[in-house]
Amino acid sequence: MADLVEKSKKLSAYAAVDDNLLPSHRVIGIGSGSTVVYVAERVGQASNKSDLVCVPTGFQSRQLIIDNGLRLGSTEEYPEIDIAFDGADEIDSNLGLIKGGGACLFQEKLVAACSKQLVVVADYRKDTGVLGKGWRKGVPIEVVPAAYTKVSLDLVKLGGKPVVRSGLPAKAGPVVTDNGNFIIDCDFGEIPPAQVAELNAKIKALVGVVETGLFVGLASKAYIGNADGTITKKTV
Ligand SMILES: O=C[C@H](O)[C@H](O)[C@H](O)COP(=O)(O)O
Repeated sequence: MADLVEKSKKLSAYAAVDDNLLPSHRVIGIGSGSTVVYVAERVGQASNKSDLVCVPTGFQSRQLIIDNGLRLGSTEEYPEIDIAFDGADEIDSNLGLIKGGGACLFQEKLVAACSKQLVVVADYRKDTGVLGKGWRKGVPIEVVPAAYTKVSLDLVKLGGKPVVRSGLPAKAGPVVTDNGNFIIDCDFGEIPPAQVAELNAKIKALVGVVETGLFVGLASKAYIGNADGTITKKTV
């Protein structure tokens, strides 16, 4: 099972890069997580890799870019990115996403918003069609530390069940993001695809919320690696 999942991740990542990285592309967004490891590997094999600048979505992603001999850039230098590749915790039928299982959602959304297109890479477990169906840990929400109790109360009023993400066993106390903030995981049950944008807007409007792990209207394609070695390609 673990081997099948790993193979599916690599399959989706390699196919996504092979199909979508064009010779004209110069600035590439490289996302976070275990699937994107294979994206960075494949981009690092490109014959024109010295012409590329890669913009990371966090500390892990930055290391992947360096480890694969690619040139690092930033959103400050490159606010217009040709294409970004990133993983997802869950994918719905509109290519709405839950992201942030690895606490990287803010910089991921920033890179996605800077990119002309976002291509999602994922194994077959993520493609459930409805957010909250397979990913039962809740929607990750990045909050300013001083606001976490206030935002938690607000999220209950929105119908959610918020839990501040713990750093245990590696760290006593909450997880601290690459931006120095906390993550609240908020369970809203299953979120119908047509209601994702509205829920995202309501959470985003709360004072203290930096960004949400609901990605709506950002992904243009998804490459799902299947257990049988095939790939499902989805577009909106
Ligand atoms: O914060 C983490 C990111 O949103 C990841 O892209 C997401 O958790 C998917 O990661 P993986 O490819 O390891 O399942």
